[in-house]
Amino acid sequence: MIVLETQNLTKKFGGLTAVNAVSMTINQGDIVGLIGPNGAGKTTFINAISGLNPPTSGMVKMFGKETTGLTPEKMCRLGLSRTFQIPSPFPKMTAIESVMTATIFGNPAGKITDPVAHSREMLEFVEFPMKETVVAEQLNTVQLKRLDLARALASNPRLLFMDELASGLSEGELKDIMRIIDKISKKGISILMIEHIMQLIMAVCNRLLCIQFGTKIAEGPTQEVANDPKVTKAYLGE
Ligand SMILES: Nc1ncnc2c1ncn2[C@@H]1O[C@H](COP(=O)(O)OP(=O)(O)OP(=O)(O)O)[C@@H](O)[C@H]1O
Repeated sequence: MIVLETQNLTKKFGGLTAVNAVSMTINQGDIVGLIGPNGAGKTTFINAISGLNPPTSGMVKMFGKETTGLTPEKMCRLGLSRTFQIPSPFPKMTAIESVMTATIFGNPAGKITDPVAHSREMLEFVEFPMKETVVAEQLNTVQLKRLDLARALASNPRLLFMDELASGLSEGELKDIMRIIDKISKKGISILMIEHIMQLIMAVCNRLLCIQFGTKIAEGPTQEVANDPKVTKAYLGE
């Protein structure tokens, strides 16, 4: 089953075409790595899908329904969550309060009867390394990314975008993230992850999408895309 499809998705900032007619699909159960050199348009692409910065043209279809240009709130209610390259939680809120905002927002039908327990479960699921009462502004970047992930999962998404979740992690922390990504996938959540760390991409992704200068240059099984001379050239030059 196709969970997400873009057709000719384009985003322009004035004269700059940051994303240029990108068409792609994500199937149920996929862990797709979105790769490409710095400034290739990866974050702009997921912003255009998730509603943060709507596309200039093109089409987005999620779970079989056209969602082009819908706001992030609507996309969230339809089952899309995301994390951010630079997480920006409410600085004065505790970790559990922060996750509770997403638990409550993402479950409007009242299916979750105990938001505190659900939010605690999310923190445990992502192996949040601090007490739930820690205030967000006291967290370092790695801890903030874990909190951001718990927040993203709290609304029970069916599709998750992750933007450079692993940047700045040590070798041991990378192993932890691999395990957590595997757990997320086993929950039935399809994943699109922007990542630069090839070790992680090769270990967890079943498919890759590579963009350069806003344009798709490769899409397919991980090993095939990683071996594609166009992809190597985009990263390493001639
Ligand atoms: N809000 C904006 N206004 C103008 N230009 C922007 C805006 N956001 C991104 N850009 C430009 O669009 C291009 C793509 O940027 P984007 O952040 O999407 O790349 P990226 O592939 O995610 O890069 P990185 O791997 O370094 O995070 C860059 O040239 C960037 O300067």
